[in-house]
Amino acid sequence: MKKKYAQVIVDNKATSTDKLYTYIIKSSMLDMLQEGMRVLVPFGRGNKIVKGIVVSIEEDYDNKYNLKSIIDIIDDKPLIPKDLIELSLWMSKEYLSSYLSAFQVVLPPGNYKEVQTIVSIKDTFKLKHYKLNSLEQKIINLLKIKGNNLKLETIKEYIKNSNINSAIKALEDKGLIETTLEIENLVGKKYEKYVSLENKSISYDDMVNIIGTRCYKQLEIAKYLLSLKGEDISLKELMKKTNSSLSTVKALEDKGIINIYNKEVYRTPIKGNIPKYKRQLLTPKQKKCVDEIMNSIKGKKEDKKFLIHGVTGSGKTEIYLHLVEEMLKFGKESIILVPEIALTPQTIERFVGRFGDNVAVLHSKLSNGERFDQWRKIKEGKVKIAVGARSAVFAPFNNLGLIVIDEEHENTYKSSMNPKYHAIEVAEKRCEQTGACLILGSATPSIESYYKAKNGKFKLLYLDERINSSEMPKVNIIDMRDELNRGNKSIFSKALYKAIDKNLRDNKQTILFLNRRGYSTFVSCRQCGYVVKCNSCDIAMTYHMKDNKLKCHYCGLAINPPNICPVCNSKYIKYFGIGTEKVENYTKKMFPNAVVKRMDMDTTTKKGSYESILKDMQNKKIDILIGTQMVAKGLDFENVTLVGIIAADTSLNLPDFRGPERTFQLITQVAGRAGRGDYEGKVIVQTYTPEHYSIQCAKEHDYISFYNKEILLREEFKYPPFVNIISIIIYGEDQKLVMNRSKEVYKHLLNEAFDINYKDFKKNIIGPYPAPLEKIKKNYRYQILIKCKDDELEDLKRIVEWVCILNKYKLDYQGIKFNIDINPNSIM
Ligand SMILES: Nc1ncnc2c1ncn2[C@@H]1O[C@H](COP(=O)(O)OP(=O)(O)OP(=O)(O)O)[C@@H](O)[C@H]1O
Ligand SMILES: [Zn+2]
Ligand SMILES: [Zn+2]
Repeated sequence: MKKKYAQVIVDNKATSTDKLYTYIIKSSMLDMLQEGMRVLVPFGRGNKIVKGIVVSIEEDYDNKYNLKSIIDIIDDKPLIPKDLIELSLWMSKEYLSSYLSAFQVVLPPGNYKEVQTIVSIKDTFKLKHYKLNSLEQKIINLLKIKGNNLKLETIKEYIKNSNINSAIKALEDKGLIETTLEIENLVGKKYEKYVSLENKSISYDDMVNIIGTRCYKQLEIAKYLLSLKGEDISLKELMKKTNSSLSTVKALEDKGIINIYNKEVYRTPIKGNIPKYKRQLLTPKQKKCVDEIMNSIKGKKEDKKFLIHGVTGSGKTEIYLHLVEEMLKFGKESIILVPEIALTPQTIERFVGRFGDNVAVLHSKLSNGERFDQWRKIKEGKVKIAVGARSAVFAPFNNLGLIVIDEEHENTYKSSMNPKYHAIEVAEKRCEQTGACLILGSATPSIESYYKAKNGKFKLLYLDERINSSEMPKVNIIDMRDELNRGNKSIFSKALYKAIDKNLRDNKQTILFLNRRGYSTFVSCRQCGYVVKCNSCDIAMTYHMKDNKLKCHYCGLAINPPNICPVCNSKYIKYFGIGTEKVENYTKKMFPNAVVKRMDMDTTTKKGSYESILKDMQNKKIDILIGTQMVAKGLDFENVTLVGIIAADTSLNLPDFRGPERTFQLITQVAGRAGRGDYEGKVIVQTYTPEHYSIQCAKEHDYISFYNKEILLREEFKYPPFVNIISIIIYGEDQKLVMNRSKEVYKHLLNEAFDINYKDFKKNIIGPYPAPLEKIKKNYRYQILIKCKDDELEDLKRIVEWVCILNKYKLDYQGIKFNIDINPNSIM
């Protein structure tokens, strides 16, 4: 037989070994081995046996000299489908990450090295009627003797035969056994006793013959089981439903009518009962949107990428739900991405409330056991819908039809860990590979996505009205400088105070938004100007009143607030700036009869606390809800008629080119929480820069004008989408070393860029300079930014890889590290 070769990623962390290794596939393995399976291979000089993943199988290989062979195949089925293998290979190139970290995100959660295939007998009845060959019979016997649910590894230990894998596959194809995945060391699977009919096609008369006419109770149970039409039922439920005792059920087992077995129950991250979410009849505008998308899907057109720009409350979620339903009709699977599960419980509830058991939920707060179970449900085809945060884009479906990215403008879609991927880009790639349809949705699309839509890369669909044509809320801008001049130094402008007061009297709910948690945002000496900063981060520390501590929001360090200035010994220590905690205290003081609750990272650390606040909000037990971004997203409460934005400028003043965009998005999104029901909504925005276009456009709910202004500035100052940015942060504990190495890196980048004739390289390779966040967690940070056009990006990435990662110039990188990000969220 012809020889074949496998490219393998071996499990070895050293960066010097981060490449694909080629192994010979022995002829006995040729039939079995597939891409995505794990194998055992000899590695290194000592031929240590290590695990690896096969990423491709080649007919031929140029350099056959000295190749080693694969020792054994671990899995009976691929751990990941082929398109995900390709996707990881693409990611490692696209985002300059190692193979290992690129694969980490597509492999099963937890430690993929410990994934085990578990083999169990599926159908004892059928088994009696099959002629098995001797190897198959041996396996079945072993399962019977050693107990069901055996590790494939264990079977291989007992029965030494190189054809085990194919025998297992043959038994599975016949429907006699079943294999599932499990992670060793993880809290074990949960089992429950289940009951099935021995012979699923048995008739009632046959049953009576076996059971005997006088065993009424047993007959009743038998009848009930027949009514389930072949479906199994948990023992507990059966006893409850038929009001019978364990001994009666056991009697049926003894007579060979039923089979009592252990069934795995999946750990579920969805707590409590989620109410059914009723299917809505689409409005004409929603229907037009769904039709257009479905037509293009059926038409097998190339352009299956859409951007739905729909104002807040226009019913985008219902459109997603209908599209998922259409997919189910075709037997296709859907992935729904949401910014952060914990922040968008209403969206999850709607999907689970509509599709129930057909939904897997994936997010970062799951326990390892829960996460693995959700992953396995997807992998084993038990569900057709996955809802989750960023990483759910890698859900291992085999027949993907749709990826939806809700609130596509959110920055949580970009990973800050390796591989530093953007979920939109990955989703685009995955849709191209699988032919699935991509839907992005937002009331405030990111400038990049809207630009792509305008240039025909996405098809733009527009929903300009709220459901039931309820009005967009009226937005009032309050100039806080005027308030100061009039002698009002408090947190609330006069207008906001009055509006809250009126809203309380009208029995309506209010949301107050401020994008900063804590009490005071910095603490300073009035005598000498000293500001208390974190020792490790060189960033002003925030005062938290509840535990009377100064905290660093970057590294979490907490210290006692000083009584006297450590520099000049003066006693005049003053607390400046406002955070949500202060707003809460102040609001309680001003409106002592109102029920005031705060929702931010500090009040929602306990499990379930977030949900309980939302529930109280839903049940109108809260009058005023104060919060950070957490109150800005996706919340849909009909009784909220007033939204107050305490300080709209906080995001505007950041040294980052996305400042105006973030400001516009935040105001529009928070404002969108008001007046979603039958009552008119009102929004009050407090600001020191009322004339700024991002605030003015948000006031008019005018995304288009905002986009038109912003896109001109992006072009003028060379920012995305007109250029790509490669950010290189060089960091380490020794400031001087970091500075010097940065200069060397910069010099080599320049030389390389010159060699490839990169235009304007001196102007477009910027730095090195201290990063805007100069010191974080004891590390000094220097930054180099590279700006380049789309068609230059590949070349420049290779240069960066050459100089920084592969270190082809053999610079001394001891004591420094790199953080390389292609098109980062922010350049701080
Ligand atoms: N066709 C429909 N008929 C009746 N009610 C609907 C319909 N579609 C949506 N709704 C309701 O309208 C409200 C707003 O819809 P939804 O929350 O989906 O809007 P959205 O566009 O996702 O808003 P946002 O961008 O602010 O999150 C919800 O309460 C939803 O149940
Ligand atoms: Zn001082
Ligand atoms: Zn710190």
